[in-house]
Amino acid sequence: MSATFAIAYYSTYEHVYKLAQAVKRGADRVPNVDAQLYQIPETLPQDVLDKMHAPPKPANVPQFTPDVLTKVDGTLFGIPTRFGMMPAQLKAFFDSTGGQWAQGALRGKLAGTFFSTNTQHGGQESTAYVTLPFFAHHGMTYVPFGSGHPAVTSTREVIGGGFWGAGTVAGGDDVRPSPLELEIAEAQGEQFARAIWAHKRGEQELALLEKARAQ
Ligand SMILES: Cc1cc2nc3c(=O)[nH]c(=O)nc-3n(C[C@H](O)[C@H](O)[C@H](O)COP(=O)(O)O)c2cc1C
Repeated sequence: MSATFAIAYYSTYEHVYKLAQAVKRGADRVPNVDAQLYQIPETLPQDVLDKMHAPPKPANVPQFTPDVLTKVDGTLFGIPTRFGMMPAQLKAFFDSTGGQWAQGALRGKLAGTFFSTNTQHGGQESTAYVTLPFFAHHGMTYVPFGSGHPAVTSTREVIGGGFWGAGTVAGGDDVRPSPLELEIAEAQGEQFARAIWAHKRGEQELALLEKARAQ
């Protein structure tokens, strides 16, 4: 058996991209779980991105589509906060999944979140909350990170992330994500990959038991 794990992120200045890469490193520790990075499609015109001094997007990361979301066993969404909530790019993606909703195509699939804000209290938790109605309406199973790394409950260093998922406090310089924030993102990647595997295996065993009972 093998399972599939999408790491679907949106990133303007590459902080979330770097977290996404760390999530993949953690996921790759789990055998038979195939984790792939995907970019949530951009909605801003190039001239606006130029004014924002946004670097070019990585050419080797494919675009995330509703079809990919439907195909994979679970998805971790990497989300840079905008005014305490998700960016429009993510909402535009979510709003393109009406067909999946009508068919119940995402029911039972696993979903989780990780974040980036500029400041320590810039809204990572409120960004998590605003994703929950999407998961609820689709019947997806939200998998929080909990205290999946000891640093989540430590006060020794300013770090992004928490019980809702890994994160970075991006700030205005190039030192973030910090090594600890990357380590936490790896831990979330591994934890989510294990959850995907366990969920898929459990569903398969249940199907066999149901078949045996029906005979
Ligand atoms: C329009 C806009 C709104 C933003 N709102 C917030 C905010 O509410 N809180 C915050 O801490 N940072 C905010 N930021 C900063 C971004 O969250 C930060 O640049 C981003 O997380 C960096 O991730 P990236 O490098 O992957 O793009 C905002 C940025 C933009 C462009």
